[in-house]
Amino acid sequence: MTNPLLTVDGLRVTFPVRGSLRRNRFVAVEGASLTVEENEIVAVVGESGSGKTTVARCVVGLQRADAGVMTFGGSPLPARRTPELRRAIQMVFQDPRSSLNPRMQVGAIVDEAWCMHPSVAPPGPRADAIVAALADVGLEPDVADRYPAQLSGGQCQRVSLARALALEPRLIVCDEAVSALDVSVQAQVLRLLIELRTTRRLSMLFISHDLGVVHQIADRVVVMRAGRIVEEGTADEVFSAPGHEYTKALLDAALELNDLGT
Ligand SMILES: Nc1ncnc2c1ncn2[C@@H]1O[C@H](COP(=O)(O)OP(=O)(O)OP(=O)(O)O)[C@@H](O)[C@H]1O
Repeated sequence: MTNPLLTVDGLRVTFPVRGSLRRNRFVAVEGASLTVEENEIVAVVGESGSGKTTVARCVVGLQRADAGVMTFGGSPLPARRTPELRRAIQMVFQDPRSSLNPRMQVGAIVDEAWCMHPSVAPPGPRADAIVAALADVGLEPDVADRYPAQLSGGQCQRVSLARALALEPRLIVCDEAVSALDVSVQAQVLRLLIELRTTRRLSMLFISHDLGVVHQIADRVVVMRAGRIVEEGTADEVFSAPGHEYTKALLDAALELNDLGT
């Protein structure tokens, strides 16, 4: 493949160390480089604290990098994002409930996205468009009149997705987007993401600590450890013949967890 939608090259992110008199900085991400091709799902895996979310936040523009260059659709990604870039790169977070405004009905949540980005808002009355946006993620029309607290975790995550998709993004960054869901609901949302990739020709950067989930969804896998990328390959390569000791340890740990669950 030679059609990168997103490139990240030499990303470095540091944070101030709390209470440090010498203004020391902690290096959260160091020299991270990756690409996401058009219509590709790339997973970033690694244990807690390895820097996955920090990379995701840089891509979406929520976190400034100390160094590194990112491009999107062939053009440099500026630290200060244009509305068009904010629309084209959408993020879906781990906790579906806390990422939705509890005081807004679902229909208003989707509608608000269009108010913020009128360039992709449907013409005319929105009610039908809202029902269609909900149907795209497998939700019934009556969900439009409910509040997030009246929905299950899986339904809330579908609403987050509907809001993101309403903006016709080119890239969706999923940060542990199915981690908070029950296993059966997880599988449904994963199936939906895989389907949307095909129907919407979406690209995804899929952040997860769960190798089982990653195996189901990713075309390629990037493995992070202590802020650095230690291995990268197709999902088949990484899962069947991991090259790095750390990846092997992650896979062994995942297998042990599986065994405990059976
Ligand atoms: N705003 C911040 N201020 C200070 N340190 C931070 C900040 N955000 C992240 N860090 C630190 O940077 C490191 C990487 O964090 P990050 O959240 O990117 O890891 P992660 O791999 O996504 O972990 P998890 O799976 O637990 O979310 C961690 O040590 C974290 O404590």
